[in-house]
Amino acid sequence: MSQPIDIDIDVAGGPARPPLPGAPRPGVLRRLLRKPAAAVSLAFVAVVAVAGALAPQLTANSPTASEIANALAPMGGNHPLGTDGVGRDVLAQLLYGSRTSLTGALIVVAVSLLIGLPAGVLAGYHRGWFDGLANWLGSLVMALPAIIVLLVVLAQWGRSTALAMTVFGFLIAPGVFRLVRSSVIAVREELYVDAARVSGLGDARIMRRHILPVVVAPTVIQASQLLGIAIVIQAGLEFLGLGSANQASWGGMLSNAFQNVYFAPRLLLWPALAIVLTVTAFCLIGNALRDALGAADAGRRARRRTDAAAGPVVTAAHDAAAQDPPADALLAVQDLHAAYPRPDGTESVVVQGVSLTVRRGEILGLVGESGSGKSQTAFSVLGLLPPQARTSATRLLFDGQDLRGLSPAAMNKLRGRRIGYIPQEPMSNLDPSFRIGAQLTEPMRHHLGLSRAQARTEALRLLERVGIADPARVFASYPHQVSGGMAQRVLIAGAVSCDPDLLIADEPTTALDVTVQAEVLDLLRELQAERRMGVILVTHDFGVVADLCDTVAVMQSGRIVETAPATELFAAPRHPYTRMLLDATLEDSTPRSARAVATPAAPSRSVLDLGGDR
Ligand SMILES: Nc1ncnc2c1ncn2[C@@H]1O[C@H](COP(=O)(O)OP(=O)(O)OP(=O)(O)O)[C@@H](O)[C@H]1O
Repeated sequence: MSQPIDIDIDVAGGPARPPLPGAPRPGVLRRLLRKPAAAVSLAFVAVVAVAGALAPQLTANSPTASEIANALAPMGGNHPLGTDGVGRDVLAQLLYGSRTSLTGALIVVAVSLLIGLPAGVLAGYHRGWFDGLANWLGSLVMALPAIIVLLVVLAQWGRSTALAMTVFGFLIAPGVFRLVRSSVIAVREELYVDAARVSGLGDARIMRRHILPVVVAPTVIQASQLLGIAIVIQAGLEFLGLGSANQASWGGMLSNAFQNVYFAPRLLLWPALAIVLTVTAFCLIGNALRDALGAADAGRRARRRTDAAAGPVVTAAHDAAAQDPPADALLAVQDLHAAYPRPDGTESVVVQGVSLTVRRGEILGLVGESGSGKSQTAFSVLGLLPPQARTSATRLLFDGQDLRGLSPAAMNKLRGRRIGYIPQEPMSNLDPSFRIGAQLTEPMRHHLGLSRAQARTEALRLLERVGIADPARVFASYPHQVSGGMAQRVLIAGAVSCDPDLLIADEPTTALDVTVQAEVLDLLRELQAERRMGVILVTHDFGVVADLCDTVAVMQSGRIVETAPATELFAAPRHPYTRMLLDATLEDSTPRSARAVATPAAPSRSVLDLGGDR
């Protein structure tokens, strides 16, 4: 067994660690306030909002009452900023106008978010017909001439700032929709979202926990910029006389000022200043938010690139056959096919007639060159191929249950609970926005119905079991605060947390350095023996196969070319391509012929006849 190892924790935030991406946390506001431009802008907007809210207390004058006899009065006395062309108090109009402007801007943002946010999340996450329809409707709305629509609506239902802003919010919603949709599409491709699906979490929970937090940042940034745009549009409408007649507004003040521009040009100053400063403040806040939240995202992308660079090596390859599943099979797959449609109408077949069997307590190694279809086979069993994939099988039985006709909800119940999955890239499969403890306990609470406290106790026990020396500390850490080997241990703990019968491990050690690889393989072997799980171990590494597997299936170009007990395959590989693979990759690896685990009856071997020499 591997020794407990030290944790690579950098709680204080070491130099190499990127900041956390995702939703704004308390730190974001603090980071925002550290930027002078953002701090001043926030303060200015706060002053405008307070001035609008306290307008009745700040001035005794009415913004709409006109004293014709006192028109264009200079600044001073009862009218600190003077009066306009019809004798209305300028200060009162400015104060009450800020109410109108801010309320109108909030209406625009609220309406556009109410429509664009849920539609973008659903379309980006589910794609399919809803995505097509929502995109089509969005394009249609964007093609409408906004000013004509506004004129028609206001002509029909009367002049109203609130109505105009509601309609404008609707017209601008496709912009929000597109932003949210593209953010969701980007994040749904993240491996940690696949990992959440694999652990059996439902769509609603995945959206709430993993998708929405990532969408919040760009949406908040866009909302702050929309506030500025809405103030300009609203002022424009008021200027044209399309706002409410008996309501003070900055646009209305501008309109009156233009009519008297030769007699009292100073009247232009106040509404122009109010509009320009407020819009600038919202823009600066938006920019500062982008910097505060966007830097984190860049950090995550950099990490993903680093992880991707640690991909598998390509080896040699080959061909062969299937066999009827035995009666005691835990998993029986027969004649599995998977294909993707190409734009020219043809299909790219990635899995071709794969048949394999895994018994309880057996480790099946699925080996082959990169791109040979190992992961696609594993994902077919997990029911996690992308929606456009076309799959078929004459048999897909898990513990006697036919997986082929299972609903997504029924498959969700199996995944994570009875079928565990260990992914290839540990860091990418943990959501950087959540602490490790939360990610470990969630599937246990969901599948096993454990309380928060029970799940925590169990998670700590599991972390200890997978060789983590300080479980409490790792439990409270974010993924970026632990090393790759530690993250892989966490994922292994998560995969076995609900005591699955079948474990699918997709290149579980590829992204790790050699010493950590050995420890993780030891751990996998121990856990498999303890729990008598059936395991499919996807790997390109015959050394790993020799170390762990009872049976080996060699894949090439989507087909299994040879299946045999590991000892036999290493002693006498029959397929020429298997021999080539072994020659190319095996160096002094000894099959674990004397494994402590009770090995089930060895399967008969099969070789796909490609006419190669035997
Ligand atoms: N969404 C997809 N659309 C079309 N082809 C795909 C898609 N996903 C995977 N493929 C193709 O399926 C083939 C098999 O891929 P798969 O990931 O199963 O290979 P693999 O043997 O697991 O390789 P690796 O060891 O590199 O992970 C590859 O040629 C790949 O390009």
